[in-house]
Order: sequence, then C-alpha cells, then structure tokens
Amino acid sequence: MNKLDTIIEKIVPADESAKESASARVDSLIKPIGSLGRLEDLAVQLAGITGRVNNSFEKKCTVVMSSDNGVVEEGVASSPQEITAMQTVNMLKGITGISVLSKAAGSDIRVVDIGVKSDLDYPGLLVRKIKHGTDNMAKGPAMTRDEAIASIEAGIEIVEELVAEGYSILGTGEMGIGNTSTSSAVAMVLTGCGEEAIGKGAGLDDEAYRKKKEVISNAISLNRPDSSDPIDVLSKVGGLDIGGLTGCFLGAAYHRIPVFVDGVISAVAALLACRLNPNVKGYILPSHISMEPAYRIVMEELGLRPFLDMDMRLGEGSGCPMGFQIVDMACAMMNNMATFDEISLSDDFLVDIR
Ligand SMILES: Cc1cc2ncn([C@H]3O[C@H](COP(=O)(O)O)[C@@H](O)[C@H]3O)c2cc1C
Ligand SMILES: O=C(O)c1cccnc1
Repeated sequence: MNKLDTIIEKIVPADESAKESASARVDSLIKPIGSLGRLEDLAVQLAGITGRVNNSFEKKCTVVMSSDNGVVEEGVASSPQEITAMQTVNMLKGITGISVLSKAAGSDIRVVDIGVKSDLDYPGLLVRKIKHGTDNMAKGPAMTRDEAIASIEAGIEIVEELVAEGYSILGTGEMGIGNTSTSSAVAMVLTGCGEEAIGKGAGLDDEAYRKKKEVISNAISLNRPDSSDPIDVLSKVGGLDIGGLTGCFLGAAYHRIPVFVDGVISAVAALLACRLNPNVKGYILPSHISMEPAYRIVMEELGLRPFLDMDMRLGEGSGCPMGFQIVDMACAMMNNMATFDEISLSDDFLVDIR
C-alpha cells in the first residue's frame, strides 16, 4: 500500500464524546445558553478534533503551496506566469499579503515549491517540486496519476514535519497564476455544477472571461475525468498546488489537528480530501467567504459556513491568520470563563449590591 492509501485508511472521525463534554462545559459557563454563538460551536469542534475539552494552539502555521499551471498558455489569467515565482520568493521576504497578515496574527508561514516552472532557491523555501508546472489541460491531462499522488503525499509530509516542530493548527494557502481555472474545473467535476463556478480570478476583461469558460469546459470534455475518482480529477484538470493542499487536509486530519480553508483553491482541495475520506470534514475550519463563485458551491457541498465576510479574494492563505485569532477567542472562552458552579451566590459583594 502506498503512503497515501495508508494515511487515508487511518483517518478517524472527530471524537463525539469529547464534543459532548465540551458542549456541557460551554452550557455551564456564566452566560446565557448559546450567547457566544459560533465561538461555542467552534470550541466544541476543537474538542472533537483534539479529543480534549480545553485546548490552546500556540504554534500556528499557514502552508503556502506554489506551482504553475500549463493552462495559462490559453490566456485564462490576466497576470504573467512569472508572477508565481516572484510572489513565492516575496512570501519569504515577508512582503506579501499572507506574510504580513500572518505576522500580525503571531502565526508563521511555510512556503513550498511544489511545482513552480522555474527553479527557485531562497532561504526558507521548501523545495518539493513534482514537476516544472503542470501540462496544459486544454490539450491533455495536467499531470499523470503518479504525479498527482506524489503532490498529495508531499503535502502530507509537510504536515508531518510541522507537527514534529510543534505546530498544532494549520492554514492552507497557495500561489499559482491560473489556479482559479484548475480549481473551477475540479469543482465542476466533483459537484456536477456548470460554468457558474467560473469567476474572473485575479481579474479578467469580459472577452478573456468568456474564453476562460470555454477553455475550462473544453478541458473537462477532452480529459473526461471520473468524478468518482478524486485522484483522476486532480490529475486531469487540477494542479500541483491543489494536490499539495489536499495532502495538508489529509495530514492534519490524520494527526488530529485543526486546519483552515482560505479561498477557492484551498476549498477545492478540502473537498478532494473529504472525497478521499469523509472523516476529514470534522477537522476542517472555514475562515472567510471568497468572492470566487466556485467557493460558495464547494463550501455548500462541504456543509461549511465561513466565519468572516471581508470581500477578500486574494488567496495565498490570507483568511487563515484571521481564523487563527477566532480560534484563540474560542479557547479563551472555554479555558478562562467561570462556570455557574464556580461562583457562589453568597459572595460578599452581593451584600453590597443587594
Ligand atoms: C500579484 C498577485 C498576487 C497574488 N496572490 C495571490 N494571487 C491569486 O491569484 C492567482 C489566481 O488567479 P488567476 O487564476 O486569475 O491567475 C493565484 O496565484 C492566487 O493565489 C495573486 C495574483 C496576483 C496577480
Ligand atoms: O479566493 C481565492 O482564493 C482567490 C480568488 C481570486 C484569485 N485567487 C484566489
């Protein structure tokens, strides 16, 4: 059995009895029942993930998977392909969106070259290149089945390393010009939806947008991915970044740590992971609503409701540091609020206020 199958087989559902105990504690805290809303649900979900009622997540990291997409030669993206490599290095220089938001939230990033077209060497860059960009899905499969499996396994291995370094909560991000095309294609095949899943990505004029829809629909007709086989879908119309992130979701579930979805690309990876093992769902946390149309379709399919609505559509993992802060709030509630049992109605000060 390969590494991927072994991991998929070992992912267990979230711990229902820890969730019940957490729920009981939430209801015993000094507040009206349900008054902390989704923070309460989140605290309960975190208990299900770790198996403990009280949690804290000190070391937080967003994994950014960078790779190029052969389909950009069809004109589906407004930006030149070189931006992928440039931004990959800029992430490590600390000057990109995800870099500064992570720093502001006290969290870290790991940047992984899982398939950037050019060869990169920069301090801190994790080079796990499966190939130098995918092939053009408008002309044939984006990659082989073995490459798709290797990309997922690379993501699983990154999570293993982060867990060994003491990270206990993860976010998922990406950089790859053209990856809203691959994400929409995977979303269309997995959910059966049509071109309403295709958006303008980082920005397109109307003519290029029309072309993008045509290219994606044709790529699906040409490659005929098998919707019941997630790896077939990934290999034919997906990307190496999506594969790597799928591995991050699987790895996080295997190690029983929470993992945040950011935008449309990571949402699609989350769906692929859940199709490989539905138990993964219990470990996934949503962050914010992405403006890309496939995002809503995929999140509905997953039954996940994002915490934040910030009109953001960057990708890179930019919603994850915000999500980490919401998790800190849920933990503060659970760990630091008193319960009704712990306070006494005969406390001295009550004499004064009576
Ligand atoms: C400067 C720049 C920085 C980015 N950071 C994330 N993306 C986002 O846009 C890309 C996907 O959009 P499309 O499919 O239209 O190419 C991905 O790299 C995604 O992470 C960026 C895009 C650009 C141009
Ligand atoms: O929401 C996203 O993830 C997104 C949207 C547009 C371009 N890149 C990413």
